[in-house]
Amino acid sequence: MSAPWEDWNHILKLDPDKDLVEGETFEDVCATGTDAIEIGGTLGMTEEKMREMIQACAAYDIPIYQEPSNPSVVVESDALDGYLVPTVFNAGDIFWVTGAHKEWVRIEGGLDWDRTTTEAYIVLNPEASVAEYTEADCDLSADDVAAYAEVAEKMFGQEIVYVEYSGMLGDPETVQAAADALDESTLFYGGGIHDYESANLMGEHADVVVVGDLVHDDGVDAVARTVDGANDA
Ligand SMILES: CC(C)=CCC/C(C)=C/CC/C(C)=C/CC/C(C)=C/COP(=O)(O)OP(=O)(O)O
Ligand SMILES: O=P(O)(O)OC[C@@H](O)CO
Ligand SMILES: [Mg+2]
Repeated sequence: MSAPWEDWNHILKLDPDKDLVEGETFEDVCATGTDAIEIGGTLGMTEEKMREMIQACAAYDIPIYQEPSNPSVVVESDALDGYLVPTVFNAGDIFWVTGAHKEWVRIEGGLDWDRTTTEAYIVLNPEASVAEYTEADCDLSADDVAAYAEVAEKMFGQEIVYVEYSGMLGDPETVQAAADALDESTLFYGGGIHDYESANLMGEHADVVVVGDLVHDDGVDAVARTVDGANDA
């Protein structure tokens, strides 16, 4: 059976610490044409904010995944299709590679692995909160990124490799280098997608484009244009 993300072109990532544009609803957000909603962020996460946002999307017919940024914000909810849990391959602190996960397993003592898939992040914008938080080494060439992608797939069996430029539009050649390095894994790209063209460009290189801040800053019509761009790529 194939994994759902193998059929996706576009993910909308909602940040529980940010508001929607005035006048827009979660119903509007879920009707943008995106293939799935991912709920997560780096700063200001709490279990309560996570839970509220999951509940707000629960009524609509769209897959919802939680992307927890640490074990204490993981929400158990039937509204979720599953968990996409980051592991940051270029983190400066091993805690963000396996340490947080070890704590999660230790505390919970019996995770629902059938509902959990890890995302092998390669974090590339040094200005992003996620880069600061994980002390990521963002000074990487396209060859470095490709090599991390290959290690993620072949050595660690990661189903999802995530080239993360959160907050800025990345280098398409670097994204393509990651794509070329993968045989089976699904390549997610996220960062700075803001219109049809940027979504279409990154959709040419990655399997799935992830759109984040745009929904909170510009709203659902802008997101819908990125869905078109990703689907046309
Ligand atoms: C083991 C468990 C359950 C969790 C650990 C998961 C890990 C390793 C998290 C570290 C990386 C991280 C914080 C991922 C969160 C998702 C993400 C990259 C969100 C984007 O964040 P930014 O855009 O940088 O942050 P803000 O939008 O909050 O500024
Ligand atoms: O907010 P943006 O820049 O769209 O980034 C999306 C996503 O990759 C963040 O984790
Ligand atoms: Mg962000």
